Amino acid sequence: MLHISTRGEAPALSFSDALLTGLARDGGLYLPQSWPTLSAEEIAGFAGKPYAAVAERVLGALSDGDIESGALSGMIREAYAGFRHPAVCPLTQIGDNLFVLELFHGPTLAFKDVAMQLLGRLMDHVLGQRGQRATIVGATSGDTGGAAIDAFKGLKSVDVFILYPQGRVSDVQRRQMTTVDAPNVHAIAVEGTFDDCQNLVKAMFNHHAFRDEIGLSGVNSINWARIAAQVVYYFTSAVSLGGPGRKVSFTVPTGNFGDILAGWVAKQMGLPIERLTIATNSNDILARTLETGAYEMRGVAATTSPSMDIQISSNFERLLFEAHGRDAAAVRRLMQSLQQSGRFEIAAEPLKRIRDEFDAAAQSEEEVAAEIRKSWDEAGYLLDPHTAIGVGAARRALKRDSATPMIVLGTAHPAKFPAAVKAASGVEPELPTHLADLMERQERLTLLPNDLGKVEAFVREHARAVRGAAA
Ligand SMILES: Cc1ncc(COP(=O)(O)O)c(C=O)c1O
Ligand SMILES: N[C@@H](CCOP(=O)(O)O)C(=O)O
Repeated sequence: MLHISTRGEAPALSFSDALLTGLARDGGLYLPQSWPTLSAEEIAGFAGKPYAAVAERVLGALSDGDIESGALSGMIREAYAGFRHPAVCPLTQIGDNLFVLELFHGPTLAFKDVAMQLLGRLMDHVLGQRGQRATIVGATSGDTGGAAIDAFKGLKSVDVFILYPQGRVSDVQRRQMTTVDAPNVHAIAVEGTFDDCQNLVKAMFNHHAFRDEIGLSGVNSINWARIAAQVVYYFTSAVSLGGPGRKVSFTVPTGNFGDILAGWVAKQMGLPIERLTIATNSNDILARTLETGAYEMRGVAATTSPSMDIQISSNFERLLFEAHGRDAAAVRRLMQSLQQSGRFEIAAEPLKRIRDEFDAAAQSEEEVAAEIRKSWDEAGYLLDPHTAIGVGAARRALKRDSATPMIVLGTAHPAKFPAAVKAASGVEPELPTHLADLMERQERLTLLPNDLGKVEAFVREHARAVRGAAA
């Protein structure tokens, strides 16, 4: 199966090529030419199976034989063997028909580990087969960076450069990026916001001479393989609540729209999902878009859920492509408008298609703190601020439909955001033992301005140096 770009002007690629390519050469995002489907019987058969077994089947369908099945199974098993919970992504009930899907039992305590632990192995495998190396440049609002650094540290086939917004990530998030002592990883603090970091990464992808010179690749959710790996937990969680015989709904703390898009993909593959609720913090561009049809950028505010402090929600482009009947010219027009004027309007028909499947709700800082307190007081369950946004939005959705089980994606461990959690609940969450000395470890980072030329120069210089050392 080939993968096509949302902007329609880049070559169609196999799964492995899309994995190494990241952003399409026309600036668009890859997705499969058609959606593979699983029968209701097969989905029902996932009940009681280990997470890795479900992943093998779901990712086998999405990669369509492009990675040989023995190798894929081996990488999946290794990727999830190190998770701190035997179920990998367990489900916990915290209220009537209200469940949290805990995605934070991987090494860096965020949902990013679920895809990234596999992505590191997949990339290393494909690069090794081809005798190639790659330079990964990623943008992070806090979690992708740590997860990528953990997954790729020490690999000979890749150099990793992570751009994060200086002063806008939590101390734990920053230290997870800056204290890893491996010559192939580089944490770069950029004087700007996450959107600036993401724009720099996209600009590097769109600078074709630079891209080709350094063998640029990406591990943000612009990379299709990231989304593919995130589809799996929608199946495991829905099946554990009676799916596919019983429909479930999901609420997803959302920023770059990758995680919730993975839920929409699971639905295309045959998983019965009633509603998908987009939960945002006060950076509520997606909630406003669903309400008004106008995607309109405003300044980004720093919140207690820094990983969701985002205005340019990359994966929304994939949904726009689908909502416009896969009309790449329409997507190009919208993206051009966004670039030129910071806004675009979605026409009535595609907007209706989006509203038919998605709801959206924004949570204020006060609501986030109140939700952390409430869940602790009433259920003895400590939420991180991102998951609290999901739970707050889910409680509202349950008022409209209390009969359908609601699964909230628990996207981070509370110990990644101890100050916000303690201020709201009075409880100081503890880091798991493998990170207990994180605050004493030596930091290594580079501070750069929000300047494409300077960032490219740094990457060029250091990617070469590591290549030389490894050669
Ligand atoms: C903890 C946490 N929650 C939610 C999100 C939002 O996820 P997405 O960007 O896939 O919408 C992120 C960042 O991606 C995150 O790190
Ligand atoms: N919230 C993310 C932002 C980048 O998202 P990605 O899913 O596109 O990698 C983060 O924590 O870095």
